Amino acid sequence: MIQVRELTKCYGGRVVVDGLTFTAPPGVVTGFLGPNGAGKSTTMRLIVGLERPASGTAMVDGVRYADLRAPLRSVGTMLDARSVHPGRTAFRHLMAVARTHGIPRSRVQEVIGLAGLESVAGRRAGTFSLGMGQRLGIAGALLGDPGTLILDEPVNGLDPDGVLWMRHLVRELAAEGRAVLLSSHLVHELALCADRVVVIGKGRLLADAALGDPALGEGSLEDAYLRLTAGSVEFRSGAARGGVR
Ligand SMILES: Nc1ncnc2c1ncn2[C@@H]1O[C@H](COP(=O)(O)OP(=O)(O)OP(=O)(O)O)[C@@H](O)[C@H]1O
Repeated sequence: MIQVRELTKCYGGRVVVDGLTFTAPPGVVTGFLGPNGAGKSTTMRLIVGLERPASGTAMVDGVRYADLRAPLRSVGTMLDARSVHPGRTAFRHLMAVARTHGIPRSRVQEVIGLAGLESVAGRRAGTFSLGMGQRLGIAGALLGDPGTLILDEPVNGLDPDGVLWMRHLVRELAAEGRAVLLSSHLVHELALCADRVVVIGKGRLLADAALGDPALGEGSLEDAYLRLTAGSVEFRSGAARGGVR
């Protein structure tokens, strides 16, 4: 379970996460939504201790990430699928991560199977396509069989088979009682795989509700998202502002 309380982060005096409070409970897929630059990745990085907050707290199972004794066994993360040594094979990469936690080779083989990477496990990660890299990132997140998963744009780059696989995977992970926090710009996809959504804009909480909750208003999740974020979009194209001329 993830508990974020009054979390604030500034870069160069600019507030990018602003008093954010939400929970990603166990047994639930929590979709994390917001326009470009809203602070989603920064929040995820704060949760796993890659950034220090100006104030507030972020806990996993009631413990700060830095204080977790075996972090991979508590929380699996995929924040940037490209953060893999390009010269290492997928298998060797996963083995190197597994060794830090005494995770056996058999579990490495298991997650390679879960991610559908058997046929390319011996290939160097640097030769992987975007989607293959995403699958490797998921395999790494699952290594420690964690109770909490934090996935930043996991569907990015996946082909339609991969999108379907990811949808089923996150549903299954939640059904097993895990807390899944998943960011995506694909609102339609989140409507299919999330139980609830946390929507942020300019670092602030705009909504925290179960899908179908009247708090999200009438219409689809996309309608709700567009309504909620209307005042928080920083990068709007000329066409969206009303024509290209
Ligand atoms: N290391 C950094 N130094 C300075 N500013 C940063 C840094 N990392 C992020 N930011 C800024 O913080 C804000 C939030 O960025 P963040 O990546 O968290 O947003 P996001 O919601 O994940 O966006 P996107 O959907 O585009 O990935 C942005 O304005 C970004 O430019």
